[in-house]
Amino acid sequence: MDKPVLRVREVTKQIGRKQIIYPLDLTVYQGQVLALCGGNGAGKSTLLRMIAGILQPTGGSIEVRGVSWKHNRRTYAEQIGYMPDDYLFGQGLSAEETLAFWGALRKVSKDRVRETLRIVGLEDVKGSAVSSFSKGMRQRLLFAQALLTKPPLIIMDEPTNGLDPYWLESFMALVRSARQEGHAVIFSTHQLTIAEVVADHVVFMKEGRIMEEGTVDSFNHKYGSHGLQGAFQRLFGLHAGEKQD
Ligand SMILES: Nc1ncnc2c1ncn2[C@@H]1O[C@H](COP(=O)(O)OP(=O)(O)OP(=O)(O)O)[C@@H](O)[C@H]1O
Repeated sequence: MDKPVLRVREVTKQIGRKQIIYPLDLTVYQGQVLALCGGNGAGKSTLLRMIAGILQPTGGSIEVRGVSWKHNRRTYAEQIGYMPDDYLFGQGLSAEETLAFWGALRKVSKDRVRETLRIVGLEDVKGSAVSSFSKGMRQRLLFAQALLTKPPLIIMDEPTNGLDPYWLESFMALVRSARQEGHAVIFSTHQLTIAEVVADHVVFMKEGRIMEEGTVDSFNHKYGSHGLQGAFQRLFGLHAGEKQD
């Protein structure tokens, strides 16, 4: 696990007069799962959108497998799969049509489209209109979209929002198998228990800065058995065990 897939160096983001991200460094290695935690407005989505190439940093550099978006957008885009926190799906399209559309844009075979629908458990409803889907089903379709090309880097913004306990478990299993296959994964979450179970490295952000980071073990060592809760409590002033969002 020592080959860097994502390198973020001194990245900043300013929108208007507001500094949203202060100079920030981050590395995610092949086969590593990194969880971005923090309260509302910490800058997690902004950082993930910059890594996904949707927002441009004001300063600093972002490279995926040595390629920067600035210098080679197409190759950069081929290295990543991005699951946004929300998405307005085209009205009337079925799950399969939606995924096939994304697949066609990225030259993915129809077999892979079907395989991905199966992986995220939407095979039985592939002909149903996405507009009839629950939040959890839409999340799974967005997740499928991010997995389609088996990209080296998978970026997910709040991927577990709206998932029921069954799909939470499945999601964690999928992330573990992505890690085993050598993908690098970075995702944001408000659910510390998810980070605790699935992440190799946890980063806490607050007001556009990284406040603390390390392995779950290192947090447990520092804060006791509920390490991430303890860190959250110290950073955000909540009592351990309280709802974080
Ligand atoms: N386009 C924008 N214009 C002005 N401010 C913005 C813009 N986008 C984000 N912000 C501000 O940047 C800060 C970080 O927002 P961001 O959505 O990245 O946080 P977050 O950690 O993902 O929050 P949440 O957990 O609530 O999703 C917030 O204060 C937000 O209001």
